[in-house]
Amino acid sequence: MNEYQFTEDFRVTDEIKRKFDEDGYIILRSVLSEKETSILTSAVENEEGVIKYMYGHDDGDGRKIKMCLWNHPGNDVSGMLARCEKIAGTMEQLLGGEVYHYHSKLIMKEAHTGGQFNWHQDYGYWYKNGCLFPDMGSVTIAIDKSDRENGCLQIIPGSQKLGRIDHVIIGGQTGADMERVKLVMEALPLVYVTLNPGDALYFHSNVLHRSDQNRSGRRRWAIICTYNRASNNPVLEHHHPFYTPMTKVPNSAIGNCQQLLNMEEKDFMHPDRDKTTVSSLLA
Ligand SMILES: O=C(O)CCC(=O)C(=O)O
Ligand SMILES: [Fe+2]
Repeated sequence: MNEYQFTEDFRVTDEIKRKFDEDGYIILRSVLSEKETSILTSAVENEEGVIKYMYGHDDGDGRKIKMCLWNHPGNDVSGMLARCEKIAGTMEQLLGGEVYHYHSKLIMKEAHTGGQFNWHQDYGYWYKNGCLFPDMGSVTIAIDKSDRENGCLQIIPGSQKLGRIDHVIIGGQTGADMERVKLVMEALPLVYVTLNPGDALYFHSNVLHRSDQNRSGRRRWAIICTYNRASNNPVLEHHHPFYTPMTKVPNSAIGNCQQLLNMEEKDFMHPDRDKTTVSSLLA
């Protein structure tokens, strides 16, 4: 299993790095304490916070994908989360060098109505953004319990080794070429990533993943913090940042942060204003 219990002296050992390189992911249980999870939850639920910038679209199958996305971490609680050692520093060790914040988002899969994500690799999109190398990765931090009933993430361990698969438009979303994915699924296993609030999944940008609609009565919200290696500065201008040095903060900064919310520095995505296609905004 690629699962570890977070403790304050956690570090990425050679064995953990080997697991990440082999399978493309690790899970860190309770990376946030109960107190940190509850501060973060009140920050993202606050009506003056990130949800002011929520946008959504149909998932191609009758339900809605809702999210908010911001390019810069900022100095409030969600900024401390994205810049702290246990999230950003751990990703740095897993990716093997300095990283910067590429964006963060809140995925809001509401009870009964939350939409599905088709099979994709995040690098399927980021390639088109001018990131030449797939030296990129994301950390999904569960706000709510996430399981098969409420549409948890599904991943194909080891699929990062396939390289980038062709991505095509399927039902309004850009997704991986399903003929290829079907062949991949005959060869590789499928893992349902079940998370409790405060658990985190660290995954490589070429790991194939998807998630089902939320047919349950329980909401499934999660924050996804995404990083790019400093050495992989995009060669095209697009809707996410070029290399921007990121000041990391100690883990205690989440609990000690004096600003629950500060939306000034985050640079939110506005699909109407930005005129980028919705499918490219998914990542
Ligand atoms: O959290 C999910 O269900 C999937 C989100 C995702 O893969 C993405 O936003 O790229
Ligand atoms: Fe994704």
